Amino acid sequence: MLLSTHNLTKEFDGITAVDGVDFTLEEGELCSVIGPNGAGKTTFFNLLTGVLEPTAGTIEFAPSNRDAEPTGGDDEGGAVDITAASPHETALLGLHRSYQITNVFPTVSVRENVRVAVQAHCGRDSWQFWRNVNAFDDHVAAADSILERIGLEGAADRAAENLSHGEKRNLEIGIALAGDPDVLLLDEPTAGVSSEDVDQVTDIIEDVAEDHAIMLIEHNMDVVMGISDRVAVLNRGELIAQGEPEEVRQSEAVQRAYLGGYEGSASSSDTDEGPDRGVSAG
Ligand SMILES: Nc1ncnc2c1ncn2[C@@H]1O[C@H](COP(=O)(O)OP(=O)(O)OP(=O)(O)O)[C@@H](O)[C@H]1O
Repeated sequence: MLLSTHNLTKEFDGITAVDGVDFTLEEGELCSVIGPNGAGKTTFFNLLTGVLEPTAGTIEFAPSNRDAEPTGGDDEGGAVDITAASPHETALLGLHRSYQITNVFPTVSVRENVRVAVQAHCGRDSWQFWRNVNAFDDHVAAADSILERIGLEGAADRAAENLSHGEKRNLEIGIALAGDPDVLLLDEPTAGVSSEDVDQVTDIIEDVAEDHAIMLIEHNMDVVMGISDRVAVLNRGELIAQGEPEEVRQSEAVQRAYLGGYEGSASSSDTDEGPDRGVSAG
């Protein structure tokens, strides 16, 4: 177990946005969270990353990076209770969320955007970077290797505002990678991206998924069905089903609540691999 929630619940003035969710993310897993508008997906991410505090329930995380002070007790498996952790604390522990565009400095170069994120992650040693030329060079080298990974090495010196939508989404993923996360939470990474750039964004997500666990909120069902190991379905705050993409697609409860007539494109119909988890009621 890398990340898990027990009875996670968030109420806003009479609305239960997240309702008693028991969820577990395993190491190396790419899990998409889908559901109709208002199902509670963003609220779920906000709870996991400490942006919101739950009304009830708990969240545990078993990070590999233990620099940060845990906010709750360690259990025997090395998991930390992050139920009341702030976004800063969850990020330090290794739970990173890519925010649409808000993390990008538009007039600053692509390389500098990533370098600043690398430097910020280096935390305690950043105060001495004015004196330490090597640290600066290390941060530039780390930024360049991230840019290569997200396919933006050729755009390193361009101002971020001059990137295409798809490239900006990739830069956001790069900035999140600079924090050396164990879990990356991506909120609609293909939103606003042209259809020809969607493949490029999904290729990068799949590459990053090789050595990170990923949680993905995504409305593009071809993307969801094509790249997810597992799909979790929220409806009115409840986790109504989870399983491999094909199983979720065929779930009657999911069809009723959400997918409607989705039958998939030719490219996303034969991608199911991995252990049989089955579709289970949440
Ligand atoms: N800060 C808030 N105050 C009051 N109600 C809220 C707040 N945030 C979310 N909600 C409500 O909680 C419910 C879940 O919203 P949420 O944004 O999590 O859904 P979502 O699945 O992300 O939707 P979408 O796909 O449209 O982004 C909705 O009814 C929403 O109106």
